[in-house]
Amino acid sequence: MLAKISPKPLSGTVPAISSKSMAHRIIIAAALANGVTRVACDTTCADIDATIRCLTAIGAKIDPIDGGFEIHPVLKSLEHGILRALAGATLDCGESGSTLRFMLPVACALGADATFVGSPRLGERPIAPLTDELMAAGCTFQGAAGLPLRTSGRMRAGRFELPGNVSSQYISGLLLAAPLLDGDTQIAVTGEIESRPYIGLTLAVLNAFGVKVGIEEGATPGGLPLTVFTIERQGFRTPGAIAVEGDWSNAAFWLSAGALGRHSVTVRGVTPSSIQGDRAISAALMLFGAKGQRNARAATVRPDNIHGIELDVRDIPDLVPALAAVAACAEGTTRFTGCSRLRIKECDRLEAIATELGKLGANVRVDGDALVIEGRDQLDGGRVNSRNDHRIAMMAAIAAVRCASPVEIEGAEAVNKSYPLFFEHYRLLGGDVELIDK
Ligand SMILES: O=C(O)C1=C[C@@H](OP(=O)(O)O)[C@@H](O)[C@H](O)C1
Ligand SMILES: C=C(OP(=O)(O)O)C(=O)O
Repeated sequence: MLAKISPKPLSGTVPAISSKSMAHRIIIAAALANGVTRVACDTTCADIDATIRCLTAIGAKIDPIDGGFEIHPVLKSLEHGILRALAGATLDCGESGSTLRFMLPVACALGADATFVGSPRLGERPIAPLTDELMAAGCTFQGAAGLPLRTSGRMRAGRFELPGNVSSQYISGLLLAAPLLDGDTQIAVTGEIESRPYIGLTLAVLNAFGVKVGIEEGATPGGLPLTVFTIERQGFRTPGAIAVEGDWSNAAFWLSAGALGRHSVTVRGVTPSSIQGDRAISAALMLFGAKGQRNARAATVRPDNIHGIELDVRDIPDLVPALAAVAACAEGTTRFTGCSRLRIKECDRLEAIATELGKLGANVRVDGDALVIEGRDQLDGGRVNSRNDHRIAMMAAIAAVRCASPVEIEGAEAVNKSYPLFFEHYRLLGGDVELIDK
């Protein structure tokens, strides 16, 4: 699909969609719980659907209800031996890194012999630090590098060791699986943990399902930071009903459009007290010089003179595309440091930001693990390629606000990964988008 956008400032209010990161965790915990859970989740997307599909493949029953889902857990099926009958299940993770990295340890902890499949790009994203640990715990994997990946054997409890700087999703996956194991589990993470707020999300969801996790911070004999999570065998207790929060990671695109345009933009349904790390978008936009306000239910950003900043993005990788569009139009130089993990997302997002924003006339370069952007008052416009990455498509769409001529986005359907309503909401804010099926 080609999206043709005529430059126009966006303004007004848009509703937040449901947080994809929260939804993955809540739906998985509910599927492992001791009873039925009603999950309030207004919107879904390809990635959330992938997690639902995988849980259904191993015996959960997930029924859509008004405003969300009713989840009948896998473990009820287990009691009836259904899981054994499902040996040989296929878990299709689509494009979703979170689904693969969370469901792989969960399936191994349940002892489900399963085949994981997914998109070619998902098969290229690193998984070895996780599979190595699962193999050391008694699981076997068949399949060449990447996907499909066939698991067998049940994972044993014990000590797992992971690096802190590849993907926090490995740690979240092991945390979700650990309560199911026969014994005590320690997850030792060496080095500074990047994307750390996402682990906070996992711990919050575990807590909501009654799972207790001990955390100890220390150092390795070599002086590196060492974080050890300790989890005993325990059940997931359903809270009965639970709501998925509004999504800050995608709200970031609208708030950034507010900073780039001529009028204020409000996202209704995001909470400033959220534990989603990407709520940091508000503070980052203020750092650029934009103005804004937040209340318990909404965030607003209005434009002002924006100038370049220095920002370490290790904990907020998903905000970088939106922030890069802002930096492209901020006076002076912006330097985002700690960008290395952007190379292993839906595409090499670091290179894609530089190349695709560059096609619109922005002055962006990659400098090692940093992204350096010299701002211009106005961009030119032009044709970009989403690289099948939702956040690259959304970045180009909001950059159009400051372009002199139209922006065309090839592969615009990539937004479906996290935000199928994106272009509808773009129009809600007054944007002029034509979508052409190709
Ligand atoms: O746990 C999560 O929900 C996520 C963690 C982050 O990945 P990394 O930990 O690999 O950086 C983030 O980029 C991803 O979109 C979602
Ligand atoms: C990287 C992302 O997701 P995942 O890792 O779950 O594919 C994302 O949503 O930007």
